[in-house]
Amino acid sequence: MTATLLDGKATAAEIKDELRIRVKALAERGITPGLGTVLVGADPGSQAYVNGKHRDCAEVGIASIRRELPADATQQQVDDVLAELNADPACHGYIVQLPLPAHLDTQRVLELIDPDKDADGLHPVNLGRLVLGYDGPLPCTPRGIVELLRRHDVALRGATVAVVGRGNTVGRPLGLLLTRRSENATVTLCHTGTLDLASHTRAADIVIVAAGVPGLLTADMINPGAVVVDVGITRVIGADGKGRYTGDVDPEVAETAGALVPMPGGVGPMTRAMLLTNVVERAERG
Ligand SMILES: Nc1nc2c(c(=O)[nH]1)N[C@@H](CN(C=O)c1ccc(C(=O)N[C@@H](CCC(=O)O)C(=O)O)cc1)CN2
Repeated sequence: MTATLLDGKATAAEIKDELRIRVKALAERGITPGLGTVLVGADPGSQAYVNGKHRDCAEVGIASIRRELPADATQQQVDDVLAELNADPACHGYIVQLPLPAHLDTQRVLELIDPDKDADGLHPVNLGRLVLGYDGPLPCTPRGIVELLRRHDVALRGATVAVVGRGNTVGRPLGLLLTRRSENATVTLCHTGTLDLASHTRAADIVIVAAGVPGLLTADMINPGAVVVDVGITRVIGADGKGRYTGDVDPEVAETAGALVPMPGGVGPMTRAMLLTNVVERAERG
């Protein structure tokens, strides 16, 4: 391996240390930040992610508010839980774990979250604020990627960035974030309709892959020395019959890239750290 690994786990640990200090300062003002989670169903992956979020809360001193509904919960039951969290003064921000069971209306659910309590930054009002360059909670994965690159001195100003994937949680908001005046990167947003994907990734200083296609980015598709960020996390069943997670970046990319944000240990821990950050910021605003 020639690429320098940009360690999201270690950086997330640093951020949690910083948050612990901010949470103590809030305690002196009589404020305990509270994060709510809404989990519908018993998908083991989603359960593990929600458990992780509450472990993180305990580590930094954020209060946890858990709401769990069965997989066959009605839309009305979900709506009622959101109304309850919107009205709860102890809950500074909350998330609805995605994906939701297919019978529920995800767009409606995201729109029912009070935009001021939207810890994931996925409410249309907050995505609109991002489009317009106004302040608001930022989506956790894009924010985590920018923060990880910043803390490792990867220059964004003037850099050309190929983002692969146009989803609403990562690719699309990431393109908006990177092109803000404060970041000033030049972004090409690639997607399944892009012709000759490799011509775009080869031309980029930084390649960020959030397509959900295991091994999509291969070593011949990058400029030697490029910075590569693997956002993919797909559960696959190995030859041994056991499930494991795999990223969008082929392992051989590490021989050609200058720096690599790996999966695991890269974007995932940063996503979790940014969720905590969004809640603490909301509590600090009062
Ligand atoms: N409401 C939301 N739902 C979902 C989001 C989200 O940001 N908000 N993102 C994903 C799941 N997710 C957080 O919810 C998440 C996924 C993975 C990781 C992570 O740390 N992964 C590890 C590797 C996997 C593992 O070992 O378990 C890593 O990258 O090192 C954190 C959060 C979909 N749903």
